[in-house]
Amino acid sequence: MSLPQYAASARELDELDLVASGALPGPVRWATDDAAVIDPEGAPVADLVAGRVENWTGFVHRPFHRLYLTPEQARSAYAGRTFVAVSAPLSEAQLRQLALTKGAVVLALVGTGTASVATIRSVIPGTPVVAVPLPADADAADRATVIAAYTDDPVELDGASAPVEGNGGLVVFFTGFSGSGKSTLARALVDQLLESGHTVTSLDGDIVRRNLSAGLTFSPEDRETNIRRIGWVAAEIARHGGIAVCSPIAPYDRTRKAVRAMVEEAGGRFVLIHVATPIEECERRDRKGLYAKARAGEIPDFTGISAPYEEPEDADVRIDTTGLSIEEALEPVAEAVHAPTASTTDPRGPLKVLFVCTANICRSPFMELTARALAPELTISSAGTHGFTAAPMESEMAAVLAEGIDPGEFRSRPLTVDMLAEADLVLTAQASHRSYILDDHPAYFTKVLTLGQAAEAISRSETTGRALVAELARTRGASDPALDVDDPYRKGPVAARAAADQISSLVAAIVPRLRE
Ligand SMILES: Nc1ncnc2c1ncn2[C@@H]1O[C@H](COP(=O)(O)OS(=O)(=O)O)[C@@H](OP(=O)(O)O)[C@H]1O
Ligand SMILES: Nc1ncnc2c1ncn2[C@@H]1O[C@H](COP(=O)(O)OP(=O)(O)O)[C@@H](O)[C@H]1O
Repeated sequence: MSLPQYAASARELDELDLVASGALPGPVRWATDDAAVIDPEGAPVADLVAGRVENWTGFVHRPFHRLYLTPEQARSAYAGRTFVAVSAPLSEAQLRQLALTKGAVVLALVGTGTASVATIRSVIPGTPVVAVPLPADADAADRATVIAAYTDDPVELDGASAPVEGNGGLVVFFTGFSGSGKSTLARALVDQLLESGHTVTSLDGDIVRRNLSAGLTFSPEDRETNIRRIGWVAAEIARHGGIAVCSPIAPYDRTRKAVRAMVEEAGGRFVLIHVATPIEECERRDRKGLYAKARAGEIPDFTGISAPYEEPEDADVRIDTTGLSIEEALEPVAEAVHAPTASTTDPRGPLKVLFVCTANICRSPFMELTARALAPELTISSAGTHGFTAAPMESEMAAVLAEGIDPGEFRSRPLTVDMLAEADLVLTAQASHRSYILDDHPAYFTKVLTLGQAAEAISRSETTGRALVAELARTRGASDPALDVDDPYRKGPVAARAAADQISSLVAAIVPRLRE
């Protein structure tokens, strides 16, 4: 007899995986009846019989899949090593503790509800990671049981973990009555964003209903479906660092909150704009003649007349457009939207160049200081993908530098999304640093190049200054790891000298050309 199908949630699948791997003893607690469990795509993953997992297929797709080991596999692969349990991205202080832990293997507890990818990526390159799908809301007893399955002698790091950064994605969501001004303001905002160099997807209420939601009615259920579809698309756009501007009526608080949750879960920023033009003014405008029809009973369930609108209490901006020009109404909206993630690059100010390596103590400070000596009028800075805060320059690189330039008060810093947003040009030591940045912030792909890639492209160009930066954005070739500046950290004075010479000649080929 075939078992009834059960579509498990992500959290339930995590528990199934933990029980199947032997990390938790079982039985599977959420299994009340025997079932054939399917994943969100509808593929069978296991049979549950009396809470026991049978015919477990295992996961095939997930980021860092190769790092997910059973306790038995991990114990045999890393016998005698020290397992350090972590469940959130590591702060710098924690990275330093990790660096001092001999033979460390990171046991990353990264199930549903955790910043799983960010956590694994935060680990110092070169340190092995074993990933375990323990959900964020697992209780302390389960956490202890899972860790004990992997190691008899776990180590935990002190201090708070690093804050989880957004990914540059943005969803601006206008809500309000028909005729309140949502589409008008959304269109004006989209134009403004396009003019400042962004790409934008517009999800206007009427347009969505003609395409994505064709055939849906204005019943509460269909409105909910409509808004969830918009939210799903917007969240996917945000997940990839893009911008979506949505302008449906979205009358229900619960559905708007669900959209916010989807967007934020995808790492995007959600800005809610309540276009709070009163119904009397909307009806007076009656741009499409719909209010007259609704009053005449020709359109049933019309929002504000015969269907409800729940006012948001969580709006970032509330704007009544009555008596305002479009420009005036747009002002507070633009202010909220252009807050931290939008590019703040000022085309009139000095060109801003950011150099990036791993810890910001060897290569990128050397780039920063040699570049500044060549072009003091540019705004030049540096940071590390895993940069320490306020560490001095590494002594061997500093010694080579000191032959010509004083490393002086240089102090390291970790790379942030604001630094990326502000820079006109980001030059990395290695192709891997470039990928690291672009995996999280793909929208910046035109301005992030490796030093070697930039030098190559510049050698083929004739322009200078901002025109050159614009040309690099259009014509840069692929980043070739063969052009990387390798890490000289702890490799002795010969490696430091080689890295310094390579950087000096690349910087000399690039930086004078960035001057106007
Ligand atoms: N019954 C009823 N109630 C409200 N609105 C109605 C209705 N019937 C048609 N229209 C037209 O549809 C537009 C609203 O669609 P939305 O997708 O934004 O609505 S919802 O968010 O799903 O509630 C809305 O467009 P906007 O004026 O741009 O808001 C109306 O033109
Ligand atoms: N300050 C303002 N902001 C937005 N729209 C305004 C403003 N003042 C007047 N209007 C007018 O109000 C109407 C709003 O219609 P629309 O943008 O389609 O609303 P919605 O998308 O909310 O249905 C338009 O005719 C627009 O020109």
